[in-house]
Amino acid sequence: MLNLNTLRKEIEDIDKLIIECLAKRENISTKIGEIKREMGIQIYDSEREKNLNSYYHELSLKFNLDPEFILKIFKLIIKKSRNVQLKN
Ligand SMILES: C=C(O[C@@H]1C=C(C(=O)O)C=C[C@H]1O)C(=O)O
Repeated sequence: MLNLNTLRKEIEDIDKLIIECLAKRENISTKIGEIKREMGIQIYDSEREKNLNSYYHELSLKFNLDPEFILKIFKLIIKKSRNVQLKN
């Protein structure tokens, strides 16, 4: 029981880190959106997203995770990131 609680606390700490990182990513994306507005370039960058997907694929394999699962998560994260840039 002690071990179960300890492990669950570890999961909560990890989830907090994930959420903190998502907040950091979103703030950076907002800044990128502002720069794009100043430069007059479009929010969506297909080339950048293609490169990121390869990067996620490589990292998934390196950490023994299912690339399909990781790509699904990042698809949601990046969709939200584009929307945040559009709304700021
Ligand atoms: C953040 C950017 O804008 C968009 C969002 C991306 C992201 O969240 O990683 C990547 C490419 C763009 O479609 C960017 O151009 O870097």
